[in-house]
Amino acid sequence: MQTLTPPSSYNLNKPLIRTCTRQQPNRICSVYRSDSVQFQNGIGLSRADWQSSCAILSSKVVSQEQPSSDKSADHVAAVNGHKTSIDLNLVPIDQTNNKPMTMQPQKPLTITDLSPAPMHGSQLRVAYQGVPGAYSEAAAGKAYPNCEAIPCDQFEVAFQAVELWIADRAVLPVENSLGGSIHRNYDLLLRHRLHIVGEVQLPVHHCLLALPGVRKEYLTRVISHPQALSQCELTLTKLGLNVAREAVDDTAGAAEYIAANNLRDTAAIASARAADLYGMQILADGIQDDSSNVTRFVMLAREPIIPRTDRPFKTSIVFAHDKGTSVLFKVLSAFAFRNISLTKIESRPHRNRPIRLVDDANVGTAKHFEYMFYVDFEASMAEVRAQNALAEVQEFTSFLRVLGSYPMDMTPWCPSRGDD
Ligand SMILES: O=C(O)C(=O)C[C@]1(C(=O)O)C=C[C@@H](O)C=C1
Repeated sequence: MQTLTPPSSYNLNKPLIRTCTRQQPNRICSVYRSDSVQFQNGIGLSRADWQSSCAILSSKVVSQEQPSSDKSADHVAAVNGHKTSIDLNLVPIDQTNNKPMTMQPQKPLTITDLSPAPMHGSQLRVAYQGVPGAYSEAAAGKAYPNCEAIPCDQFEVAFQAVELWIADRAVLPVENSLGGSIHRNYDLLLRHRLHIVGEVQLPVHHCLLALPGVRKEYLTRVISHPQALSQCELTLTKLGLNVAREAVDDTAGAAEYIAANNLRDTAAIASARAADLYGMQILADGIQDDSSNVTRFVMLAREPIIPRTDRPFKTSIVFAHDKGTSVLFKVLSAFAFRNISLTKIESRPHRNRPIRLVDDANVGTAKHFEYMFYVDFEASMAEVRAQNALAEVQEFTSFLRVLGSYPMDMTPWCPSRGDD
């Protein structure tokens, strides 16, 4: 089979073909470029070639996928998207030395599978949602210093960029200490087949930005990413800014939009770096409602990493059960009995079966909402206690998928000033 070598680099200053309506240069809106691209062997491809290559790759990705991970949630247990009736044995134990082998090998290992994950991120192409100056770009830099950060129009596009080999990793926000979970990304994690291979926690330091010369009194609206607006709500009110709030795709995009349209009545909530990049002045600095404002990002890759036990690891799973919340206590006790701490639990609507009806001839019909449960726990899938816990979880659930087992972000705590 002919292997398509992914493009070695992109010049992000060149406009990209876009399918979106808003004019936002320098980011991926679709999965192809307007100009010809250079592949590693130096052969230039026309736009049509590149589009058809992407289409071929795309159809392969789609055909390899199960119809939908949450579709398989009925009746048959599923692990990592594969329906199974056999016991969960995510990490086989080598009988000769009683040590865990690798996690769920689905194809023969090659030498590249065994090489350690790059530590410095150099030459890694990392997709993020937003434009330069967005916090997601800073998270990509923290996760993979010296990487090539690739701006994407939407979260969905960042997933596709990795699936189609345009990027090696995607970095996505999943939760913020003030604003809470970014639900869209939980849903996308389930819809796509990428693996969580790491996490970074980024202190987020927001500024109020306006065009040079603009004063607070001139403002009639503040625009930003909905998370940023919610993280600064109280402070905006304290600043006397009882003006309209408007949600846009990302913080830096808000600054770019104001600058591009010369809007003198509008301010953006964004990073100091966005102010530099788009020629804005900082009207107020550190406007998040709490100085310990941290966003947690996860890094996604096409392949999982091999879990280890020589440093703290976290594992993320998602599960569902035909009887919904009634089994939740039993599932969580599988972790409690093994002294495994949970760091996060999130529920999302079960898209394929949102309502469960329970009929009682005497009293009528109870309508229960159905959920997918996302749990992060502090253990590596290379640990026997984690494997046993998941084997037990599988007994109580009709659908179970391991989203990834990855090193925890253990960087020292410094909430006062963000990496922006
Ligand atoms: O808009 C950005 O700058 C982003 O990177 C997105 C995002 C988010 O989705 O939560 C990331 C970090 C901050 O919490 C605010 C916004």
